[in-house]
Amino acid sequence: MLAVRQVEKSFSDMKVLENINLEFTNGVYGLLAPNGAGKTTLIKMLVTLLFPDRGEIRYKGENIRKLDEKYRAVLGYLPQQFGYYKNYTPKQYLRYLAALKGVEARQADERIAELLELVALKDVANKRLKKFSGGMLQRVGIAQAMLNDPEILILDEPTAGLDPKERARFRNLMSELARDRIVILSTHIVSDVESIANEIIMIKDKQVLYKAPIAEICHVVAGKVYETTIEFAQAPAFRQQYISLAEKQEEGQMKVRFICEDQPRPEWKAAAPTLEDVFLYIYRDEVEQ
Ligand SMILES: Nc1ncnc2c1ncn2[C@@H]1O[C@H](COP(=O)(O)OP(=O)(O)OP(=O)(O)O)[C@@H](O)[C@H]1O
Repeated sequence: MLAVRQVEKSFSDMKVLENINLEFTNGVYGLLAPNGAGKTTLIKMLVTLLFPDRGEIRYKGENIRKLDEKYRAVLGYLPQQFGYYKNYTPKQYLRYLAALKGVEARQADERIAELLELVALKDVANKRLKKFSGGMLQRVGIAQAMLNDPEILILDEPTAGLDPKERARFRNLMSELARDRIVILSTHIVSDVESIANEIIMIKDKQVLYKAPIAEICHVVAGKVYETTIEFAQAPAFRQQYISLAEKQEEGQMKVRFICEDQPRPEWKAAAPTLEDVFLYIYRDEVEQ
């Protein structure tokens, strides 16, 4: 188990995270919050690129700072931007990284073949990276994070720049990898984690607001989400009175999905809450900004 205990982190005088307590076992965890909420800071602490000012992070009961190399040996990390040489092929790039990690050449080649198969890049193993699409590069990034068959895989905003098909492929891959390891991925895109995360972690005002399965998080707005159709002219007043979640033009009128915290009108249709509804509700001030 990976455990974050009362962690606090500031940059100069600015506190970014405080009193963070989290526990991770095998499965996918979606770290979901708007930009600037502190996701990358938390991730950097989880991968020992930064250290908490207070509190500690423990893996199997030991402080990861003390475990040091032993911890990094079981860790796979894909940063927001990962460096690679454009003229390398995935095979050359992964061989190079394996050599840096001290993996013996023959053993490395076996592992690389396995990984290229896993991330569906076997057919382009000898093609130069400069010709790769965003989705293909990201799969190279996942392969490098998986080189040491990590017990903990951490990915920072891994779906940025991917098209819908690549996102779907990515989600399937994550579910597969999480069967026997901890997978933590940060994102501000709800749909990236909605279908695969066993638990969602939401950070707000420097603290963990929720860490729970999606169904549980959706309870936050249960019985408050409605849909109705209004005239365009009514929209400004409507937005003032209720929390608008989605608006769509339909046959000259406006279909709205919104949150009403007091008495609903009989003509409104109650809607089942989604994670996106909760996200928009929780971060409504930030999202508006
Ligand atoms: N090295 C640093 N020095 C000073 N301030 C920093 C540093 N790193 C992050 N911050 C600040 O800490 C806050 C949290 O940043 P962080 O990158 O962790 O957020 P995030 O949720 O990952 O957002 P993003 O997705 O935009 O990276 C921001 O206000 C950011 O400007």
